[in-house]
Amino acid sequence: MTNEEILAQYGPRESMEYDVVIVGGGPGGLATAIRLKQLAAEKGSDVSVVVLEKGSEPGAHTLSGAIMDPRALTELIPDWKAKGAPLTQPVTEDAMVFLSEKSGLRTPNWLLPPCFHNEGNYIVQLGFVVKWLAEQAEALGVEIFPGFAAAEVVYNEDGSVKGVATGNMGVGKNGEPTGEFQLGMELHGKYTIFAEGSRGNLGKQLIARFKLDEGKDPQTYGLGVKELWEIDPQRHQPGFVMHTAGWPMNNDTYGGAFLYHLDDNKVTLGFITGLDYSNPYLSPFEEMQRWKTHPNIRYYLEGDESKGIKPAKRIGYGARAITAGGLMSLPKTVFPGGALVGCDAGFLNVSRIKGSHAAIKTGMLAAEAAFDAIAAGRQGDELSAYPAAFEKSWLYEELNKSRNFKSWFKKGLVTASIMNGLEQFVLRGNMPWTLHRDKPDHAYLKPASECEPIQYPKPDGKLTFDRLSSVFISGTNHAEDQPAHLTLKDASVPVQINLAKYAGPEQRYCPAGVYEFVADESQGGDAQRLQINAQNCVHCKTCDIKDPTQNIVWVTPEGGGGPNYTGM
Ligand SMILES: Cc1cc2nc3c(=O)[nH]c(=O)nc-3n(C[C@H](O)[C@H](O)[C@H](O)COP(=O)(O)OP(=O)(O)OC[C@H]3O[C@@H](n4cnc5c(N)ncnc54)[C@H](O)[C@@H]3O)c2cc1C
Ligand code: SF4
Repeated sequence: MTNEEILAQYGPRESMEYDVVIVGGGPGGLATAIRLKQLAAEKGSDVSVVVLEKGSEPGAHTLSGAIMDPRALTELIPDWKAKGAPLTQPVTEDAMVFLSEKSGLRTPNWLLPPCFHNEGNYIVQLGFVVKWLAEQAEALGVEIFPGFAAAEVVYNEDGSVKGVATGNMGVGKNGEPTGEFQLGMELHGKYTIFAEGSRGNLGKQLIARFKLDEGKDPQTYGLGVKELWEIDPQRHQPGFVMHTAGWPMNNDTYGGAFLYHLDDNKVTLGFITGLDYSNPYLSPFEEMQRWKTHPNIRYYLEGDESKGIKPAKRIGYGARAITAGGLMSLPKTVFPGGALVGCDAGFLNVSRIKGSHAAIKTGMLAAEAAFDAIAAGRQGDELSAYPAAFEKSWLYEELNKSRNFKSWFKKGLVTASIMNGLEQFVLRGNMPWTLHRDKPDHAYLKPASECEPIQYPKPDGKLTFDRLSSVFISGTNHAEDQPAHLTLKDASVPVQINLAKYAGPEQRYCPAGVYEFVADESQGGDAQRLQINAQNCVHCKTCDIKDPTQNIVWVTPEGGGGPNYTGM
């Protein structure tokens, strides 16, 4: 049954009314909620606020680096330290290392541009920060519904956004309601704020419907594949931050890595691959595994019996897209009845690989605009005060300085290093020129016949791993009996185009092994078909971004499904 048929038979849906509905309980959504309640308390009024979060609890779907710039958090909750925020490990040292296959060259610190400096910042497990923000929001009276995915935008008759509807629960794989069927519910707001993070499912629909990206550069993304390790105390340098560029990426492919020493002998490490790569044989997951075998990285993870150093233990795995287009790709952030904040809009500063401070700041600005509008008796119109305040903010200034950063990488690592050095170090972000991009990431993929296959080393199960054992430790799960949330516009495209022309890139770019080409027994011979192991999906959104024909569409599965990250 289609959703329309279900609604015709079981509807209408029940609804709940709020002043502000927020979709997504990450840093952006929770900052919006907290700021709204703070303003109401300051003015002696009340504002009803609800946050929908598709993860089983706040933080369960959060995956980040992360080094956190506390500037926006301090504006939101000045006494965050006294309130026990989990920002406990200040950065003590920064290193930027250019890797060749066997060695690494550390850039002298005096040559590092300001965007690579992290004095005053903290190494955090963003999932824990999100959990703490959710506690602060609840203490102020925000209603948080974890395990509820907003599956659909609901519109007023005049076309403005009325709110959202949660997905139906208990629909079987075949689309028919089961014995546990429960119709979704509508949440209506005077304003609805979308804070779904990178490549938000509803945000994407709103951008298309209201043409919010008209006149902007196409958005561009990276895929971050990350692990959390517990290492031997002898190799642990709390607060030490290392970024690497170069190997294993070639000069033409954007990619870089991070390794941050948390407290408690933990390190968080990961590799970010620009999703504008062109070789369909590239596998971001395997690039990350290969990167760990570099002498500068394995040093922290391997044991050394002669020195009494124990091998490190991998305790977490996950992956997530980041929105990297910056100011040039930033869509209009408001539309009648709502706004986009954080990475749903694309506020991440790619030169600093930081977006959590931007998500908090933009959540606050949207909240201030919504609060004033509601206090003035308005609803359902455009919150134009929000983008106006953004343009006057420190965040705009910060993003403007790094507006060309990722675009330089389309000219190769060497040119990008020189030009970004010139822009960030010599000109301090005050460059008179602006670079533009003209096509989306998926359009950069070349036919396999024009590219070299890449041979990746086999995993050893100690330092390097396969996808399935990795997904296992992400705690990912989806109720089996539900319609696939990875939908195909045309079921013939994966074999006839993706496999035939691009050698099936989805089996390589998916970091969770969701897509597999297997023998098609119904056809016999060498025929193949695409098998979609949807239950493994870690919600990174890469397939929605990189599928060469944009045939794969990610839609929200039942709430509560997906990864169950702990402090990622
Ligand atoms: C590998 C990697 C490294 C990074 N490193 C850093 C770093 O060092 N420093 C830094 O500051 N930033 C870093 N970032 C970026 C940072 O994580 C993001 O900028 C930040 O998390 C954005 O916050 P957000 O609230 O906009 O979105 P998110 O944190 O993505 O939160 C969105 C929330 O919305 C929920 N959601 C989505 N859709 C729905 C729906 N339809 N219904 C209900 N809930 C929904 C999601 O489950 C999620 O909890 C990194 C990102 C990655 C991937
Ligand atoms: S199926 Fe898509 S969203 Fe899910 S893990 Fe794979 S690439 Fe990411």
